[in-house]
Amino acid sequence: MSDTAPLLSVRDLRVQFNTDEGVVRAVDGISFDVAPGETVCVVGESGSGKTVACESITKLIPMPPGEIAGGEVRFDGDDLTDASEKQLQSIRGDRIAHIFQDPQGALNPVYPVGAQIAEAVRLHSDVSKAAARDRAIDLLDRVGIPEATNRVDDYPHEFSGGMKQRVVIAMALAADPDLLIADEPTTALDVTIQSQILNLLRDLQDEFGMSIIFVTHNLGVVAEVADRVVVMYAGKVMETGSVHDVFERPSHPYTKSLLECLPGIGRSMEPIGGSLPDLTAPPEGCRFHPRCPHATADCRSGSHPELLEAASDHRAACVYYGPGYDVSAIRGDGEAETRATDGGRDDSHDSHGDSR
Ligand SMILES: Nc1ncnc2c1ncn2[C@@H]1O[C@H](COP(=O)(O)OP(=O)(O)OP(=O)(O)O)[C@@H](O)[C@H]1O
Ligand code: NI
Repeated sequence: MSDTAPLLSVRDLRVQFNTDEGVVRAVDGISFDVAPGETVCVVGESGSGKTVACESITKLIPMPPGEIAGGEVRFDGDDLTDASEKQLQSIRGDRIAHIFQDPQGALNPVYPVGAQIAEAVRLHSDVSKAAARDRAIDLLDRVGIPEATNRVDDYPHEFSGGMKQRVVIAMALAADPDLLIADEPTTALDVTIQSQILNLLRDLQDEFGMSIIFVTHNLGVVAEVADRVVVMYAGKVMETGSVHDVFERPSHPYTKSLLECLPGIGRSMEPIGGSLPDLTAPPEGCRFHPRCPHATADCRSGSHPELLEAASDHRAACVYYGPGYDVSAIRGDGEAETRATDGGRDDSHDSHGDSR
């Protein structure tokens, strides 16, 4: 990981929804960092809390029923959980941009797209209307809208789904944000367009130098865009590490199962057996234990495991990385995997040396 201070630092964030059915603990004590210029992918099955986590950063979740029940969201040093709505509005328009799955909601149907982008430009910087319009054309061109000069006065409905999502990206970039939060921005699009949009985001990141949080449940997309990965399950972070390490050596049984569901990489294409726990009454111990083939008595009681070091800069919330466990039991296939930094616990094997 880089030595620079993180741009975003989420610490023990807890977000709940107070509903008639009970308290839904959608995000239950998660921590992760995003470094400047880095792309962090948040992955996990549907309902694992990815969207709630991301929308809580700038408090976009509906409150009530939502409530930030604890923790910190430090952005460039300030704790956003303490920020006023006015401060948050200015941060959302200026420094943290969100892109959602459905581009429709981000665009106002009654205004031409260029006018909407120009308005976003003017919110961010003190420029003339004419200069803002020129910038809008430039941004439309940058995101790959052909003949941007002729399309600037078109209305959202005149664009196809993929082109509309590009317009939304142009709008998000209008403020030259430090952090772009993209929540499944391509799942509604066909595969070719998805991959064009992903390439576009990568190019734009090189050019604009922003950090990106990318939410997806598609591990193929993760492999394509991520620097680092945060794997979520039932409101918890199960594993985090570089995209290389997580794909090469998935360390949590949950991540392993997710990867085995991925066509072409895993052996089986079966979905993970069982279903997500009821978040109003999650299981004791590890949240994943009812679905985990390796669960022991320790996994079934007490609190959810802490994130433990599986290798250097690679952590997993699994008791097998604690004292008294043989980690090869969850690696499978007799792989002689070990923790690179392990200082000679009795369950460790000879290090085969990290190839990186
Ligand atoms: N407004 C709400 N009221 C009650 N529960 C909610 C609300 N919004 C989200 N939740 C619950 O929070 C949990 C996490 O939802 P979230 O949308 O973050 O999942 P996700 O990981 O983004 O899933 P997906 O991949 O389907 O987008 C779910 O159990 C969901 O039902
Ligand atoms: Ni979601």
